[in-house]
Amino acid sequence: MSQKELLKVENLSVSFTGYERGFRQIDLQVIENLNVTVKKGEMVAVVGASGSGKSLLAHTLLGILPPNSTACGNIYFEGELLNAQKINQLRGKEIAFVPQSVTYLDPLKKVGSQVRKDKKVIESYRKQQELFSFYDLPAKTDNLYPFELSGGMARRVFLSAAMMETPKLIVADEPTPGLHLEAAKNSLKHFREFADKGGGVLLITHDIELALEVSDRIAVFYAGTTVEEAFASDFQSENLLRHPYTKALWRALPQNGFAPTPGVQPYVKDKPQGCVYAPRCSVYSSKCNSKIPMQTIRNGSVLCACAK
Ligand SMILES: Nc1ncnc2c1ncn2[C@@H]1O[C@H](COP(=O)(O)OP(=O)(O)OP(=O)(O)O)[C@@H](O)[C@H]1O
Ligand code: NI
Repeated sequence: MSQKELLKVENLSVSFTGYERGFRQIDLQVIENLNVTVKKGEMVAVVGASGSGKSLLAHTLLGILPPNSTACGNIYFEGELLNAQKINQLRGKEIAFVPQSVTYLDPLKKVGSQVRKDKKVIESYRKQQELFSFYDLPAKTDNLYPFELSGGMARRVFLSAAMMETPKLIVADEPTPGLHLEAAKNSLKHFREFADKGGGVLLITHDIELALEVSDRIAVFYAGTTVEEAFASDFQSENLLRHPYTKALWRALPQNGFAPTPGVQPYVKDKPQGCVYAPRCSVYSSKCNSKIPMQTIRNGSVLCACAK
């Protein structure tokens, strides 16, 4: 592992135990062979369809997966292989989380004390006030309950909470919905500045256009796996991209014609044997039916037997 790698997720799999027709126990493998790396000073955006495993990756990194789930694979942080205990130590300190849902706040506790994590020392009050003013949150926000926050305020409260300690990595799950464009750009700018100072950011987002403006690299998820890790600059031209799904995302961007791709991502139980994208792929061939190895092309990685 290179010295500069802050986070390396290697062959992550996550499965859930459920019950079919109420009594037969089944294991649903929702994430399989997922890989992503964030270097120091880098902002990596994770994009992909709804249900492709983006939030589960974040929850694995924070050690907050539900009890009926099992995660396998290797997660390295600053070169050290993490276990559950180490993840718990890092959470909220060296690894900060900006969650997707406002329900992460305790509805019965005032916002200020949640951001301060109940610390009653002057230093915590001072830092919290500084952060609230930095994120343009009115001073009274301190005394509000979560239900009194607008969607945009809640996101900025999450950002403040993430910055209370001095994290090395920020994992942000959809930090921009509910913000108007300017505020969304501003919060991404804060992440960019954090990365420029040597931190790492893993930004989960549906907004590829915004992600391209601020990120260094883009990890593309599909049906629970990483199909491509590309440079943001590769999105300047379809030919620089490696995977047919990434190319389809590129064609769906407004500046490239908004072209829709027919078909839908397969449900966990209906995933095909070989390439997960095969049923929708325009360059499908028989070699896509066997196991596909990850390849490196033009310094990016791709999970496609036909990629050039
Ligand atoms: N508690 C659970 N039990 C069973 N399956 C789950 C559970 N949580 C998530 N999943 C499944 O895992 C898959 C990935 O979910 P995840 O929330 O990571 O998607 P996502 O990429 O974050 O989607 P979105 O863009 O909508 O937030 C989905 O197919 C989902 O149905
Ligand atoms: Ni999600």
